[in-house]
Amino acid sequence: MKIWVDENIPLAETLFGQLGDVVPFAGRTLGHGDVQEADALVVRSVTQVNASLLAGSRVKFVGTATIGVDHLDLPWLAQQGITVCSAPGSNAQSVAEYVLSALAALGTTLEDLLAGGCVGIVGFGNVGRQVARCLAALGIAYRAYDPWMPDDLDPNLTDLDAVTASQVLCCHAPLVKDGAHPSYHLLGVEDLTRLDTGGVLLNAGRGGVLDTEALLSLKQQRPDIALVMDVWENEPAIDLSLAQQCAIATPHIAGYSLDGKIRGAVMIARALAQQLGASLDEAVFSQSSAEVKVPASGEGAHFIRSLIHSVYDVREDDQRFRHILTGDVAAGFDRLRKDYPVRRELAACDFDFPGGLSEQQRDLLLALTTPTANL
Ligand SMILES: NC(=O)C1=CN([C@@H]2O[C@H](COP(=O)(O)OP(=O)(O)OC[C@H]3O[C@@H](n4cnc5c(N)ncnc54)[C@H](O)[C@@H]3O)[C@@H](O)[C@H]2O)C=CC1
Ligand SMILES: O=C(O)C(=O)[C@H](O)COP(=O)(O)O
Repeated sequence: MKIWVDENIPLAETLFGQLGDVVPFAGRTLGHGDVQEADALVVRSVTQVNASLLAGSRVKFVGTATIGVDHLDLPWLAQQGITVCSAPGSNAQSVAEYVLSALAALGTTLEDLLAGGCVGIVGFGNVGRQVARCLAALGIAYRAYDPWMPDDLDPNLTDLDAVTASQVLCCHAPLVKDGAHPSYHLLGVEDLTRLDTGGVLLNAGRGGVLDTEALLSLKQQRPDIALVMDVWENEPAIDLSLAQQCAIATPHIAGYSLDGKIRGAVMIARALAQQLGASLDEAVFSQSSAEVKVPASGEGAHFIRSLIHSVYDVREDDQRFRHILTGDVAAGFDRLRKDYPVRRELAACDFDFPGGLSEQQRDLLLALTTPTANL
């Protein structure tokens, strides 16, 4: 059994090595000729899996250790009888922590939200709902748009116009190009100018959900709006002028916590084991928790900011990203993703509060760290 596994998937040998011979590959450049010996293929979002890649091959299983599936030609794979599985929810908490980190990094955004501002969420799946849970834990209001979700799922579900008229707009929709509710270029300038004065537009879904030209026009018409972009059209050859106009710009790493990546890999290894009728030693992938010291910093927004940025500070990713904008951007984009530092999720941390914790701070910590994405 030969299992081709993207080189950016952690614990590949430990997990998939239990099921067969692991062959690592570079996801962006994998071609038809490379996979002829493969029985199973385990990819990330950078590999387009379709007839051009797999026609005539003996691959019978395709797993993507990601939430998004827009890089897979699902109808063609189904037609070929190839088993497909993905990793729903695996890195949703990581994306939610990216959102919190960005909101805490932008001027007085966090204070304004705590004082009664509202976050609009587009796409209310695992990520959108996890963002909402985190906001609710902080006492921040949200409203959400998702055309496929039943209205009675959450009283905060509403229409797109109401959601875009928020202080912060977070986009967590998948890239869908057909069907009743396509998301490609979903939000135009007219929608986005509904954002409150001094508002924030954050995209951590897929680049194609927002139109680059519309974003550039928006910045001309509404320079007060801060852009936070993790995903881009035409990755890794992204639009430089858009990147330069962002308050926070990152190379598609919102979901890159180690915990989220491992969860994704484990989900695929389990699915492959099931297909093969094999068993998987699950003891091998547990990670020890990270020690995190949180400097004493008062109540409310000060405490939240200090807590969140002690675990993950998105400004460090933004700084690294700025450095690659002056060189070969596409190569730099992928290099930053390949060499991404270890980042842990809140729930994977053992905290040390040298200044102690008030009851209110303890409750908040508990609400934010209660794990919701179980393996
Ligand atoms: N930046 C990053 O690192 C990451 C990005 N993602 C992206 O985020 C997307 C969402 O992730 P999950 O919430 O876990 O997926 P999910 O599949 O759980 O939920 C997606 C939700 O979007 C909704 N949706 C579909 N079409 C829509 C439209 N036209 N307008 C608004 N909502 C629409 C669906 O009904 C569904 O509820 C993924 O598909 C992926 O593209 C996911 C993980 C990491
Ligand atoms: O899970 C998803 O969906 C994502 O967007 C991934 O976190 C992105 O990572 P790569 O698959 O591109 O490494």
